[in-house]
Amino acid sequence: MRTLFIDREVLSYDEVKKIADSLLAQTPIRPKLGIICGSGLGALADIVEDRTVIPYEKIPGFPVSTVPGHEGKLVIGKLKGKEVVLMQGRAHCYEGYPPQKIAVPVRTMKMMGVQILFVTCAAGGINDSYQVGDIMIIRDHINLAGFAGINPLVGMNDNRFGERFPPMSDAYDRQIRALAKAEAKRMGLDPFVREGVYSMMVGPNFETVTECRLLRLVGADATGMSTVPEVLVARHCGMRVFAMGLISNLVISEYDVDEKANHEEVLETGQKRSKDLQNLVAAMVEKLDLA
Ligand SMILES: O=P(O)(O)O[C@H]1O[C@H](CO)[C@@H](O)[C@H]1O
Ligand SMILES: Nc1nc2[nH]cnc2c(=O)[nH]1
Repeated sequence: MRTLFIDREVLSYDEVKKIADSLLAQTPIRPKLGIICGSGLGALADIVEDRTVIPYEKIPGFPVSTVPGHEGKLVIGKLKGKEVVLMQGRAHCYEGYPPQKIAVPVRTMKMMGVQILFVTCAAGGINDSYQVGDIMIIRDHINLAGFAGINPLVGMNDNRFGERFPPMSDAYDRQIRALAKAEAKRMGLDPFVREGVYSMMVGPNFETVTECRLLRLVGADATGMSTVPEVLVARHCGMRVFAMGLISNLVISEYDVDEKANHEEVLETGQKRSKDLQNLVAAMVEKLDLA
């Protein structure tokens, strides 16, 4: 039973509300937009102004990031004049956190007033036509971890967070994806902006050759170890979601070759593309209608 129902890790509605209230008490900002920065993508926080920065260790109940490339800070401020809360780094299941723990920051953002969540990640390119440095707008996902019962929505459902059986066929907001494509085109980024399907394995190991081939067969364009739990929680609590993955490396799908996936390459690619990602996110936020 314990493997699926890790109830002690599920913070109650009142507990999450307490975290949200304590964060709001530390800033005059009332964020409507949340942004999660993936591996090596924390520089997105540099474009946030009038900021209050709170390390995750100082937020009781928050999972703390333990991986290089994830600073582990909550940045609350303004981006293009819009009030935002940005997670500079995330926690992953492979760090030993039950998926229910990964729900905490997302639900906290919701209770702070966030309506739209932008999720970013680094991902290995599976699609043959992808190149390192491409930006993949996520159209849909395959929750492979979910096939093994690893899903943040497992456990007793509190209807105040969301419904017991949330649909996921429209997980990635069509209008915001269209905005991303239009802005990318306007900025001349379209040659390396793609739209595709993200698959999540728990990690922390990178895929075997045969696993990569399997992922390609089932329709995945890129693979990673995050994003899906956050998107499930955000959709469960009624947020609109936009997500994009930076293709930080290409998966190894040939046997007996010398190249290997590695986290250093993932972080390097993040650095190289950080300006483009900042510009794209800033342009989107400027146009976003946040009531
Ligand atoms: O998904 P993010 O956190 O961006 O990072 C991706 O990159 C790391 C592996 O290099 C893993 O954490 C994987 O999930
Ligand atoms: N699973 C997985 N996660 C990644 N994150 C960045 N690159 C990769 C990859 O190739 N595979």
